[in-house]
Amino acid sequence: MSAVLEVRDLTKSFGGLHVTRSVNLTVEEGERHLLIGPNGAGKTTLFNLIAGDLLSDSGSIRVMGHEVSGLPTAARTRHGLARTYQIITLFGRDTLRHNVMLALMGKSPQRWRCWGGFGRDGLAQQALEILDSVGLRHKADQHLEQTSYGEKRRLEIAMALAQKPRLLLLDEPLAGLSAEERETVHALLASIGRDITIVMIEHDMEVALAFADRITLLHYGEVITGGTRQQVVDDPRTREIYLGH
Ligand SMILES: Nc1ncnc2c1ncn2[C@@H]1O[C@H](COP(=O)(O)OP(=O)(O)OP(=O)(O)O)[C@@H](O)[C@H]1O
Repeated sequence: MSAVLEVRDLTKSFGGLHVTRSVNLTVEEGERHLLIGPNGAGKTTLFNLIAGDLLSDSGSIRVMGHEVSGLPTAARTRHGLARTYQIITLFGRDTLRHNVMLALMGKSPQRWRCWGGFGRDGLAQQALEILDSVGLRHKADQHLEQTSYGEKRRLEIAMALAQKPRLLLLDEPLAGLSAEERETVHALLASIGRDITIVMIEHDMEVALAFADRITLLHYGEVITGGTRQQVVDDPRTREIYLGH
């Protein structure tokens, strides 16, 4: 196995607030890695730094062996990185199919000619296949506003998968879902092949623990402990800082 993600001595402050404190994190190929920590621990900030939505103050981020810490988001996508957000960021007035096509355009070398002839048809067909893979083909021409929250979450994951990532960052994919929707999204996540490495932030510990191979616990921007699921769950600091509260 080799590392798909290597974060070294990563730091970020907002004014005087140190939200990422010399963070080190290694995620191996195919791994399901869970980031946990209390509210405000810096989990989403770490995702933002890895994905390029924020720039770090110092430190290194390597994706598939490439240093990406100075690169814009689009360039990181080309190195195989995709993410979803804690708050859904889709185009509400557009159809599901069109949303996926927009995600595909981000990746496709045809993006400049996709609105004419073959390019557009090809993308539309690909979008249908992607919607099919997350059980939403029958809703392809529905406006996003008309779909349920759980369907939006599935669409968001489909859009990230459309970019054919090697590394997928999922920010609380189960947040706000009903028990039934959680099961559907959980099944979708479980169906993603090990050719895609996943780092996930999730507060639903039952699902998250079932999913994770390895866990990292953050607190006040610092890595407190990390290791296999069992090691981290058995670590008294996990109970004290996270599970017990
Ligand atoms: N753009 C920003 N400007 C200033 N402070 C910020 C900014 N973004 C995040 N913070 C602060 O950084 C800290 C870490 O926030 P972050 O959202 O990364 O935590 P989190 O672990 O993801 O929390 P949660 O579980 O509640 O989503 C918090 O104190 C937050 O208020």
